[in-house]
Amino acid sequence: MRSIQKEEIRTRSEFRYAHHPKDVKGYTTEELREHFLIPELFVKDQISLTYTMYDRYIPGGAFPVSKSLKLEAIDELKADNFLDRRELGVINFGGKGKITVDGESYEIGHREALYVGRGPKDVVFEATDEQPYFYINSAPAHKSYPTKKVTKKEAEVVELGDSKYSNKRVINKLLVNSVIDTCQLQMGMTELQEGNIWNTMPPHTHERRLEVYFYFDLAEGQTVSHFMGQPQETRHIFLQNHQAVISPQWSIHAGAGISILTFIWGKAGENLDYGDMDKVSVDELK
Ligand SMILES: O=C[C@H](O)[C@@H](O)CC(=O)C(=O)O
Ligand SMILES: [Zn+2]
Repeated sequence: MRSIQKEEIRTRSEFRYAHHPKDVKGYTTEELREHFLIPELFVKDQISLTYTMYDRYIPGGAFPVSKSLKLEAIDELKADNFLDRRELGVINFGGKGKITVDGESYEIGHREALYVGRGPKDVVFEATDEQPYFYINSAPAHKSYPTKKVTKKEAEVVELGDSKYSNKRVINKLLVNSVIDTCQLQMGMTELQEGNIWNTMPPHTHERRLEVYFYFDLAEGQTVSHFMGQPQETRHIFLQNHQAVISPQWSIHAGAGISILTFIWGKAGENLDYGDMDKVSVDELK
């Protein structure tokens, strides 16, 4: 694993390989965390990115506090501009902020999203008098679709689960193909309802795409146990507030939070069908 630190352009990036499930079987807790956990995405006045070999997906965070931050092309891209061959999704889980795309500014408030298609050369993140937390995901794109802001009102909202099973939650599909055009990116936000602890349970896999979960809204000092692995060979990773975890195509991705939580999911791959999942019945889990 290597890490490139570019102080002058305020963009940090880290590279992650993809894995064979047979190898992951032998990983220690420390190795699981080293390969799949993304511990720090919000560093003051920096953009922090992780380039993964899973569908060349890039999860990250832009955290402009006292400076505006330009999305720079990282070395892994071998491109002049970050979006020359990529699309970008942003969900702000902090206060109101501003994103300027080739001179056009978008005010992005709490729990609002912005899609930026392939092509724009300049994407700049800024704070307003409030402090935004811009969670970002990017995937390769073959075509340029229009940049568009999406609020929770415009999202496709689905209620899932039941308090009886401690898994009652609201899925806000923000950047999905029923709401906007994208090449392969899909992003949204799932809010656990008071008293409910399980997300994405019953779980699923989707060999057609990777997924990354980013957990927030956890109470101070609390944790979520994120379950991963093939359904018959599961492992868990404890995450803290504002941490992300990479879910390989062959892996379930589910969590049990000790406090109420919200998470942002982002995925990309073979098709744009949100519902293309291989569901796993809970009594089959090992
Ligand atoms: O592929 C879809 C994603 O894993 C999530 O949208 C599932 C989710 O938010 C949930 O069940 O709580
Ligand atoms: Zn999923």
